[in-house]
Amino acid sequence: MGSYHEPQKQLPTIDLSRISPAPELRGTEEWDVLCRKVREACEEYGCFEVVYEPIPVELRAETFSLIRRVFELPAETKALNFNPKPYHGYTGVYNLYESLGIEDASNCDCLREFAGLMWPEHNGHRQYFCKTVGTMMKQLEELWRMVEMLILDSYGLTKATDETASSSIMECKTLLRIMQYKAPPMGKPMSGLPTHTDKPLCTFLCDDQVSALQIELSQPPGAGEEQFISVPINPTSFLFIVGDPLMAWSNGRMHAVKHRVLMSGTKARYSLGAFQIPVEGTVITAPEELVDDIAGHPKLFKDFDYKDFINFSRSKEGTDLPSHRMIHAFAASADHN
Ligand SMILES: O=C(O)CCC(=O)C(=O)O
Ligand SMILES: [Fe+2]
Repeated sequence: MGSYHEPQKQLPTIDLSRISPAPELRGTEEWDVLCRKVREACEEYGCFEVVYEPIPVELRAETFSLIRRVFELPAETKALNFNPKPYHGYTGVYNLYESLGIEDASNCDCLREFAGLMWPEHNGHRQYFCKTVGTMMKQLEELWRMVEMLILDSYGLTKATDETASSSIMECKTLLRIMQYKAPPMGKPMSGLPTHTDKPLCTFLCDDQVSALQIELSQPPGAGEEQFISVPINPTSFLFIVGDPLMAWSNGRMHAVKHRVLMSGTKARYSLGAFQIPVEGTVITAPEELVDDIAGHPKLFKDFDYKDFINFSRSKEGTDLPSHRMIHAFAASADHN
């Protein structure tokens, strides 16, 4: 009491529970309000909390109990989750962090293959894993389609007559990553994941209620030290995060937010990320409607192949840079480097 605190800036929360499964709201005032909220959140914060009740808390709890079981397996078993694509397979243990990945995770065959490697002897576990995680992934893809449509409509990129709304920002597959962060020794705050911006198009994130995620609030240039805020994720919510390619697609309107995991306390943390990965051969290019030299929106990035960007982000030149600089070093237009 008696001391003044800056009011904590709150991340925007957007409830998308009502628009699932069919976007019958499209064209209504309510839809337009959601479009505006999503766009503002992506431009100002680079992320927002999505409330999404069609994924019940029970399904989330079951998914996290399965995730815990995966991490309890021996290291040799987890290492079978090999994928030559960057960020797609088992990472091993890095300090507090350990993670596994499942490519194309809404596809039952991919889930089955993963579960077969983890529990070759337990048909029951495998089936339960495919059913539970598969349901969650399908729902998250449904949610992504809604957010994608809201983004497209918010920039006026879909035609009012486009009843089927089949248009998309770009074709993607969902990469599921499951993550464990051990509690730090003596509970002293310690980095779980260093500050970065996401390299997938975008991410939906949730955790098992041990919160340790922090995001950087954007500040005007020259404002001094970066300021991070903690982001607890509610049990019926996901955090939507704009990645570097979505920022580039939007011609720099959206903000690829810097974030990190800072562990403290005595409990391990489990989190799950559903990352939208552009399919092989995708070239990231800003729609011409978002480029306008006269109105102050010159083209900020050259068109680039997503895979080349990922390879750059893993190269010596890329890894020598802070994560958020990589996309600028790789793809900035000559005038905007
Ligand atoms: O575990 C988390 O909460 C964050 C994970 C993350 O930022 C990432 O994998 O890109
Ligand atoms: Fe991230």
